[in-house]
Amino acid sequence: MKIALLGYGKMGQTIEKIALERGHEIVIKTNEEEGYDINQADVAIDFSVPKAAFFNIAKCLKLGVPVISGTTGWLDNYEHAIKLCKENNGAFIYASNFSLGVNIFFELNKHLAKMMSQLKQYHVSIEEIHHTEKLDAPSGTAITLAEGIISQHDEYNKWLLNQNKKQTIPITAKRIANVPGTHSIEYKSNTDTINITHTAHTREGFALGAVVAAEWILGKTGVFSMKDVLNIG
Ligand SMILES: NC(=O)C1=CN([C@@H]2O[C@H](COP(=O)(O)OP(=O)(O)OC[C@H]3O[C@@H](n4cnc5c(N)ncnc54)[C@H](O)[C@@H]3O)[C@@H](O)[C@H]2O)C=CC1
Ligand SMILES: O=C(O)C1=N[C@H](C(=O)O)C[C@H](O)C1
Repeated sequence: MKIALLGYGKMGQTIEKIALERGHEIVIKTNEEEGYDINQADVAIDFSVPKAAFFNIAKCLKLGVPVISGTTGWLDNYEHAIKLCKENNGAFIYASNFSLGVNIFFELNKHLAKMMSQLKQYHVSIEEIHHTEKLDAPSGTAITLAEGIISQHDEYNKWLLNQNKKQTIPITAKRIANVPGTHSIEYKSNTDTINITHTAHTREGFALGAVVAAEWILGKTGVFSMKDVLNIG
C-alpha cells in the first residue's frame, strides 16, 4: 500500500516506522499543505495540527484518496468533513485515539457510566496528562470519554475544562514533559472512589492502530470509526 503521511512530526515518524515494518511504502511525507500530488497515494494518514487537518482531509476527499485522521482539535469542522465524504463517495475515518487499548477503554468507560448512572452519590471527573508540546486541551480522547459518559449517564449533559458545575463533567488537562498520553476517570462519593486509567507507554499503539485502519479502509466507501475497524463493542 502506498501511504501519504500528512504531518511528519512525532506521530508521522512513528507511523512511518510501523508502516514500513508491515511492508508498506511511504510515497509522501510532508509538513506543508501544498507541494505534493496526493493521487500518488492509495491512502492518506493525517496527523498534523488542528488548523491544518480539515484542509488536508478535504483535499483527500475531493481528489478520491481515502483518508485516516488522528489530528485532534479540529472537530468544529467534523460535520463538514462527513458531508464532503458523502458528496464525493469517499472513505474517511477520524478517531481521537487509534490505540487498541484506548478503544477498549472507551467501551469500559460506557459500561461503567451506565452502572454509575443509578448511583447519584458518585460524582465523575476526567483527568488527562500529555507532553508539553500538545497544542489542544482537553485532549480529543478526554472529549470522547466525556461524550461516552454523557451517552450513558442521566446526570450529565456536557463537559467543561477546569470547571465544576451541576450536570457537567469536569476535565482537568495536565502538561508534563514526554508523557505520551494518560487518561483517568474517577467516580467519587463521600465514602470511596472508583478510578479507571489508561496509560500509553509509547506512541506505537496509536501508530499501529492508524496503519491498521488504513489497511482496512482500502476499497471501502463511507464514514467509519475505530469501532468498525476493530469490530468491538
Ligand atoms: N488519534 C490518535 O490516536 C492520536 C492523535 N494525536 C494527534 O495527532 C496530531 C499530531 O500529533 P504529533 O505528531 O504528536 O504532533 P507534532 O507536532 O509532533 O507533529 C505535527 C506535524 O504537523 C506538521 N504540520 C503543520 N502544518 C501542517 C500542514 N498544513 N500539513 C501537514 N502537516 C503540517 C508540523 O510541522 C508537525 O511536524 C495532534 O493533533 C495530536 O493530538 C497524537 C497521537 C495519537
Ligand atoms: O497529542 C497527543 O500526543 C495525543 N493526542 C490524542 C488526544 O488528543 O487525545 C491522543 C493521545 O492521547 C496522544
